[in-house]
Amino acid sequence: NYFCTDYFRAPNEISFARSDAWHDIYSNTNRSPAFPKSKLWHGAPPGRPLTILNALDPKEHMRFRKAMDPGFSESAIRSQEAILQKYATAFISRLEELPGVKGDGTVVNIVRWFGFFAFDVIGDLGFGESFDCLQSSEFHPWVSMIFNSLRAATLVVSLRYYPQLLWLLRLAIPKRVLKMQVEHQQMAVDKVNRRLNLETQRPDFISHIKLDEKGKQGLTLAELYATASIIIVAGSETTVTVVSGTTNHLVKNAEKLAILTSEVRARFSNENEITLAALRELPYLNAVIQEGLRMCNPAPVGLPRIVPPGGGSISGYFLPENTFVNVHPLGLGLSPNSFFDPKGFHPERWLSEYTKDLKSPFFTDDRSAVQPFSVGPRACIGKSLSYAELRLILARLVWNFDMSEADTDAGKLKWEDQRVFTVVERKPFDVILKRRKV
Ligand code: HEM
Repeated sequence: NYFCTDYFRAPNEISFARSDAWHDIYSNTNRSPAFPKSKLWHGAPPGRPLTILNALDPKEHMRFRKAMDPGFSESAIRSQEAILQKYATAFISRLEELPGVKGDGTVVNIVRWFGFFAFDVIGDLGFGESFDCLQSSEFHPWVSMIFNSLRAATLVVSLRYYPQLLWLLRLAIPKRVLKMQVEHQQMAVDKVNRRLNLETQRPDFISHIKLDEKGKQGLTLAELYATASIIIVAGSETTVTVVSGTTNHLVKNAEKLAILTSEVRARFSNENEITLAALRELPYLNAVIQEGLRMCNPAPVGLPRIVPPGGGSISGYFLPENTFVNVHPLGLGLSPNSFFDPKGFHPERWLSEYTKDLKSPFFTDDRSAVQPFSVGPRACIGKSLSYAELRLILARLVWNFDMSEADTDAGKLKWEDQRVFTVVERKPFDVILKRRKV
């Protein structure tokens, strides 16, 4: 049974559905350092600069983290609040302009709009200029190509399992795609250069990054160009999936949506009061987000690592070197061994009145099983920003609009039915939005 075992395996690959496996695999512990990334999954393509994702050597990786961490700290995110609020305001204003939204309500593919918001934010924080998605109600061509390149990367890795078939790659990737890749790399270079030429101290990611052409204390320019593109991909795909999936569960659980809506509307007397600091203190909003992260992990099948020379132990199992291992976040997050009614959307399981109540069905839930940002030295750098975005966009949405299930094909989407190519292949998802009457 998929959800009842501790692990599932292929000949030299094993996925764990146990919460102790998180730290055994991904953290530096007294017993052993975090298991490394493998060349097969994460090796840098020949001739390309290192990035935070493909710096396999822990020392090189640490150099990236040291250079980048300050731009992603809690205090950096606080200083970026005006930028987040600006795009949240644009998001609400554009939705308000939709025909019918101020009357009986209108059907909206909300995934698309969350995408516009997240890409504009990350463009601005990453490059100093948004992608103008909200303004144009269109995805920038670069953004449209992101999922395709992630899918292509997943397929390329699959082919690397069969080195004798690698020649297929040359045939499988059309010239058009290769040309597009070059154009997009060039676009990132141009955008970073424009940002570096701005005489400004704006509080974005780039202003914190130290440049060092020797690649000792900071990043080289080539590494910065390549890393800026990574941030755009890692920072947008993920957040859009979580906020869209959470909304999917909310509209299908109208009573939970009603509690969230009441909490937000009761806490504030006008929209300007909805600040990041205030949102941190809303229990139900934060519980909704935790439950969304449990059920809608953007990389639900996990992050591969390799057992180091000499072998290593995970959850009490000793494994030989070169075994591919990972935690399977969805397998673990939806396991009845870890959660009461694991397929049900219950924000309550994160509220202290339930977690501390011996009689609550959620008392025995293993909340440490949910590690959507991973753990250890390579845990997500964008965790604080993600929480800020998720809280802000959900709160401002329910503050302004009454939301309900749409009776369209896209409105019936079951979030868990979507395919995964490392990340979830998001389908359109319709909701009905109606401007709140005050
Ligand atoms: C809900 C949203 C997000 C989730 C669930 C998420 C999840 C993750 C996970 C699980 C990892 C570890 C990857 C691995 O070990 O292979 C990771 C790494 C990373 N994430 Fe996120 N992420 C989110 C949002 C963001 C945002 C907003 C940014 C940037 C603006 C970001 C940037 C990164 C980067 C640069 C890494 C690589 C870190 C390293 O290797 O040291 N992520 N993320």
